[in-house]
Order: sequence, then C-alpha cells, then structure tokens
Amino acid sequence: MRGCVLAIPILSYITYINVFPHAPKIFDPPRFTPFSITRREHVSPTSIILTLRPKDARSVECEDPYREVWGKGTWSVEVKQPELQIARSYTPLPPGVGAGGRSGSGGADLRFLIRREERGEVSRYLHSLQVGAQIELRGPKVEVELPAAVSDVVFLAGGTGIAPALQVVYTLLERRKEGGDTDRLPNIRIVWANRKREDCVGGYGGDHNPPTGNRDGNAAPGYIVRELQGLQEKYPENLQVQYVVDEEGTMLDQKRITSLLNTRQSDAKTVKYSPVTTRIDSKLLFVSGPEGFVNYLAGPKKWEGGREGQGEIGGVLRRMGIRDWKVWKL
Ligand SMILES: Cc1cc2nc3c(=O)[nH]c(=O)nc-3n(C[C@H](O)[C@H](O)[C@H](O)COP(=O)(O)OP(=O)(O)OC[C@H]3O[C@@H](n4cnc5c(N)ncnc54)[C@H](O)[C@@H]3O)c2cc1C
Repeated sequence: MRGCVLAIPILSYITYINVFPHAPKIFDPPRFTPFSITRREHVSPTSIILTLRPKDARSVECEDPYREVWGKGTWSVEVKQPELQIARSYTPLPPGVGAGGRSGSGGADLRFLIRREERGEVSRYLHSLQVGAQIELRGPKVEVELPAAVSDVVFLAGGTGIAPALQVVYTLLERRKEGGDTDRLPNIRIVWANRKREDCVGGYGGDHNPPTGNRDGNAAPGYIVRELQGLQEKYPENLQVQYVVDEEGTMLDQKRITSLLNTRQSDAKTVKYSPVTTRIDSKLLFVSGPEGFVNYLAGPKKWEGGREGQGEIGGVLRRMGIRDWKVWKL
C-alpha cells in the first residue's frame, strides 16, 4: 500500500516532465520570486497597468508557463512591499486580444491593473515604482476553479474587479477555443460598474449609449474597454458587456440583474437564509470588487476557520432569492 502511495506522485512527476520537458517553475511558494517591471501605463487618473517579467531568464524562454493555472479558473498572486514586509493579492490580466496582445517574452510576462488607494500601503508603493524596478511575487493562488459543465456566467464587476472577469473569459472562451473545444463555449454576461466615466472611457453597451453631446462619445476607448471590445468582436455569440457609471446615474440594480439572469421579476422571491454555494455547476454568478460593492450586492464574506470564506448570500441577491445560480464573491 505504501509503495502505491509513493508510486502515484512519482508517476505523476514522470508524466509531467514528459509532457512539459523544459517547463521551469516560475513560482516556488512559500518563497517570493523576483520580477522586473518592463512596462508601466497610466490607464485612468487612479489606475496603472504594470507588466512584469520574471528575472530568471530560463522561465522567460518558456512558451506558456502559466498554462496549468489558466486551465483552472481565476487566480491571484501576492505582491510584497519589502520595507513593511506586508503582501497583498493582485489578479493577473490574461494575455489580451485588444490592448495588450501576447507578450513578446514567450508568455512569461504578467500584467496587472492596479488602483491607487488613498493611504493604501501596497497600492501606493506599486504606483511609485518605475520601469526596471524589481517586484517580488508569490503564488499562484487559485481563487475559483471553474467547473467543466459551466454553460452560463454572469459577472458583476466593480472597478478592478474586472480583472477576474477577464480571467474567466480567457479560461472559458479563449483556452477552450484554442483547445478545439468549441462545443462547450458558455454564454458570458459582464457588467462593469465604475464610479466615474474616466475609469471606463468609451465603454457603452446594452441599453447604455453615449449621451448626445457627451464629450466622451467620441473619445478613444480606455485600455480595459478596448480589451473587452476585442473579446466581444471575437465572441459575439458568447460575450455581452454592459457598463454602468455612478456619476451618469446608470445602476447595477435588481432590475438589471434580473434581466441578466433571465428570470422574471415575479419569480424573484425572498429566501430566508441560503448558503452561498450550491451544487449547481452550470450557472455561475460572480460578484467581484471592493468590499462595499460585494457587501451591497451579495452580503459580506466571512472569516471561517482562519480564512476568508464566502459567507451567506446577502444584499440585493438575497432579496432576489437567487436559487439556481451558484454565487461566488471575489
Ligand atoms: C484575491 C484578490 C485579488 C485582488 N486583485 C486586485 C487587482 O488586480 N488590482 C487591485 O488594484 N487590487 C486588487 N485587490 C486588492 C488589493 O489586494 C489591495 O487590497 C488593495 O490594493 C489595497 O491595498 P493597500 O495595501 O494599498 O491598502 P491598505 O493599506 O490595505 O488599506 C486598505 C484601505 O484602507 C484605507 N486606509 C489605510 N490606512 C488608513 C488610515 N490610516 N485611515 C483611513 N483609511 C485608511 C486605504 O485608503 C484603503 O482604502 C485584490 C484583492 C484580493 C483579495
């Protein structure tokens, strides 16, 4: 029996090195891995995109070093602030079709959308760094493993919560298509909510057209909007994106969510107390963004056994009595 237990990992390792003979490991938790900043782009008054490349030249030569984790679902890495010795999580943006494109480094580059928080320790540190600076990352941490059977995804994203939405599109549409799995491409609907138009310039869709006379109507779309538009052009049947902007009075309310979920308002009954995760694997409803955004729409996450868990469904979704969607708070 003992031999059996040992043989399984050894066999898996041999299979792994046969399939990926030169696959170097970029990450080596619990250690941090050094990367350097190769690009720094301002994408709104409060946000930048940083492109990072591993300092180890061997990993840069690797064709697709994050292949395994991209096959799973949404993931994050921790970034260290060396002076304070603290770390925060950030979400790699997938290789883009619009603004970013596949990196010239053979795919080892990682891009991050980073919002500067007033008085935030790590986000202010990241915003202060210039091209050439070194950053240390640890991970990857899979946040949500996407089930094979998924047929419908609704993604409610606030601010930088759009990063995991792009990851879901990448894993479920891009990777599946690349793998020839075109029969299993799900239907994905994203709503990207921002406080200000400057965070999503040029982003219109659904019932939301540029107001006449609006200066932004003709402005070049922002970085992430371009990426979303590129994906929509590539997957017109499978991807819809709507934008809501607080300062323009468009809202992510019960009516909008009801229409996204294709449930009639009269079907939305109040439930008493339902656990967040159900056994449904085919319909996934993500709520991703700052704490206040997630709390308002889906109720707070909860500390369970020393780690942050999903908690109960609360907020708007609880009032709607969502039954046949599996809800994930990110
Ligand atoms: C899985 C995961 C993925 C994430 N992905 C991303 C991503 O891709 N991009 C991204 O930008 N963020 C992302 N985040 C959020 C990120 O991890 C950080 O929480 C965020 O950058 C703020 O960290 P900070 O150290 O700058 O702020 P902190 O120092 O932790 O401060 C947090 C908040 O408290 C406020 N605050 C701090 N000190 C004070 C004070 N003295 N008085 C009053 N208020 C104060 C700050 O203004 C800030 O709003 C992610 C989080 C998770 C959990």
